[in-house]
Amino acid sequence: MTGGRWSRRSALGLIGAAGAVGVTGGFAAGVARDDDAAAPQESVVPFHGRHQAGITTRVQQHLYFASFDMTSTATREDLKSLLADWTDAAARLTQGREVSPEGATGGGPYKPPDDTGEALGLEANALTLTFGFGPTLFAANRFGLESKRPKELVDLPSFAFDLLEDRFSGGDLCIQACADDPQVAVHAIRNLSRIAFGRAQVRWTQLGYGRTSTTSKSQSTPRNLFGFKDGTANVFSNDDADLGRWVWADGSDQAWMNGGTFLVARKIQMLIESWDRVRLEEQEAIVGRDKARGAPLSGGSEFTEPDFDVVSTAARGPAIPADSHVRLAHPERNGGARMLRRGYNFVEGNNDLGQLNAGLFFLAFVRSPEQFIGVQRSLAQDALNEYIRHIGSAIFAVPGGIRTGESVGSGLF
Ligand SMILES: C=CC1=C(C)c2cc3[nH]c(cc4nc(cc5[nH]c(cc1n2)c(C)c5CCC(=O)O)C(CCC(=O)O)=C4C)c(C)c3C=C
Ligand SMILES: [Fe+2]
Repeated sequence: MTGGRWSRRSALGLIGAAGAVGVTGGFAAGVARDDDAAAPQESVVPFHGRHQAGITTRVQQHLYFASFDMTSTATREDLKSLLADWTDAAARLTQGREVSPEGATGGGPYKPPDDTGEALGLEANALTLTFGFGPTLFAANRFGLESKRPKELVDLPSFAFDLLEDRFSGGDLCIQACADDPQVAVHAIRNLSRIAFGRAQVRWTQLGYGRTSTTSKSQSTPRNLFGFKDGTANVFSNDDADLGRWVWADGSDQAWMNGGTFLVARKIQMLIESWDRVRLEEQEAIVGRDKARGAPLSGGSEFTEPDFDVVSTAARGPAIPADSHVRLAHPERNGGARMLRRGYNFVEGNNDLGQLNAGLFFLAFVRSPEQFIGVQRSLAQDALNEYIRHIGSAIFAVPGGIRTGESVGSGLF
């Protein structure tokens, strides 16, 4: 079952065959034969390559993000074997295959199945799995990786308005699963967590629906929960110069980071009910763009560069206010710094007052964490701060792409 054409869909056909060679009834019965030899494969994103998938990849609709800690008894060998096992599993899952050759139903009735089964019959749905390493993985007296820590991989500093909670922050390792079907992303993290059993455990997870960014102008710009187009001025996948300047590390600090990047994750609560009571004109002044088209308040259309010198007689000041989000986050204000944003909306029920627990799970890929730190410091003056709270924070070093036959992070050992 190692041939490239086997997928979860063709595995359903195999279940029927297994029944025919004497595997006992119940677990094989009633599953329709469904051969996917001719199924469209454009939903498969290659797992191997110069960079990890899930960064410049077209942004999928759903996210399941998991942060892990190594268990207190885990050894360097445990870490190495975990990364090797995760790599094998991820290479299969991203092709729409089950987590192992035996999968959900091929291992016989007398042991728990390798694969949890909830993605049987589903295509790959553009699943990408992106791995990262947190600062704590490189701490002294843990896995002998002190000398392998990228010097910029340290906890982010505190920022004005931070209300961070440990339960949404930090982690030794992370996996970002993105897919066009939430079940596929959840299945991947669930099965990778099972593989980690005894070596690493989940510290926190984040489910995200509805991308809030785009990595290509051929994708429409989505909207965040404040109703504004988000991701207009992103670093795009077709701009190699910008990617080289602002996203990809060159390995000059740590060779294993060549082709890698840093991932900043921030869980940002959005005070939806307060925002919804703000006049449209003021909402637009806070963001610095118009709500309908996403055009800068200085004029033009969505992709027109903002002109911060334009004066508005109605506003009796700059058309794009001094404390607007776009003005403060713009490269002009931040030594040219840019970042590849890849965040998702989240909604997690309501609090005791009936208000939405909702917000933006902000994800940015940067060549240097300083790019994020500089912009976030500028945002101390942001008018948006009245309506948002940063409640979670993490940073991870994302190694370069994985070559066939290698494991993620093999350069660490
Ligand atoms: C430190 C980085 C950033 C955080 C945190 C952040 C939070 C945040 N942003 C929005 C909504 C929008 N952001 C927009 C643009 C934008 N935001 C950042 C950075 C952070 N945002 C940058 C670098 C930019 C691009 C600036 C530019 O080059 O013009 C926009 C406008 C549309 C767009 O370009 O994407 C919106 C809308 C929210 C709601 C939020 C926290 C919840
Ligand atoms: Fe923003």
